[in-house]
Amino acid sequence: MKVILSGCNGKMGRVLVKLITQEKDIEIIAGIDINANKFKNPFPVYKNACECKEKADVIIDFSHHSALLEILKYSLDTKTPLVVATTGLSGEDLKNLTEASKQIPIFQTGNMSLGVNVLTDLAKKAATSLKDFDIEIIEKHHNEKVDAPSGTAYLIANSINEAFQNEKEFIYGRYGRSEKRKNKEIGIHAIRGGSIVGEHTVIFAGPDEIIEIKHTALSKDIFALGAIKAAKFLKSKQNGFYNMNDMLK
Ligand SMILES: NC(=O)C1=CN([C@@H]2O[C@H](COP(=O)(O)OP(=O)(O)OC[C@H]3O[C@@H](n4cnc5c(N)ncnc54)[C@H](OP(=O)(O)O)[C@@H]3O)[C@@H](O)[C@H]2O)C=CC1
Ligand SMILES: O=C(O)C1=N[C@H](C(=O)O)C[C@H](O)C1
Repeated sequence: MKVILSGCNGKMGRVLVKLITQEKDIEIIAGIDINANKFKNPFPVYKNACECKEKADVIIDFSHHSALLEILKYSLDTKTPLVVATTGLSGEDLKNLTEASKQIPIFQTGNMSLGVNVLTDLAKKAATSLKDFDIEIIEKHHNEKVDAPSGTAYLIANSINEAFQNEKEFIYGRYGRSEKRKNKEIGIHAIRGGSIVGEHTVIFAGPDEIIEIKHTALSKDIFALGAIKAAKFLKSKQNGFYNMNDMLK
């Protein structure tokens, strides 16, 4: 399987280059990165998707949300399936991806790990039984992460909100002196520091009892391996918008 890797010179990009080199049935034929010359790669690297001359079976994107439209245009023009792992996507970005998925297969998730997707299911299940509990999500990441809250925090919050017919309101951080917490809120809090790979905790706080569900990523390899699996899954799929639930079914 031939892959174009967008964000190939970033932190996740380097992990993917390392892991794909160890696999037999997959190769990177081109990269896209605004920092095209940062590393010596055994494949050509372009600054923009529009400069890319190669044609691959799948594109994997771990770059920056501002690069999405160009990558999507390249995918549509060349009819190449697209795996989007980049976070910080806007509502408009997600609309564009959904629309484009009528013409090409698209896979998008804020977290490529198995564990977080199990946590997301558990949290939704817990929410259906703990309707009156207060729900807060805390996410922790390294100090180089540009978007907050994390894509995973949104993934978890949206999944919990489905259990409430999307009636919950997301509150980001808390500050002030005169407002009590309302039950219709889901609090989302971002911590940034050091080299934390990724930690997500969902707290269900009720009268006199608390449940916490937590996932800790110990290495970026879990995200890269998930993305490779998603690329293999997507290669032979019909047009459509896929996520981890489709792959893990
Ligand atoms: N879904 C998942 O499971 C996971 C998702 N992620 C997400 O993947 C993305 C990348 O993460 P990470 O590797 O840590 O970030 P990095 O910043 O280390 O890497 C991103 C790379 O893309 C480059 N880049 C920035 N803007 C553009 C652009 N417009 N066009 C092309 N390349 C660009 C960056 O260059 P420069 O350094 O100059 O900005 C950098 O080389 C983030 O959105 C992150 O949240 C990360 C881990 C798991
Ligand atoms: O930027 C990261 O590092 C990560 N980003 C993803 C997110 O925003 O949730 C996934 C993972 O937690 C690592």
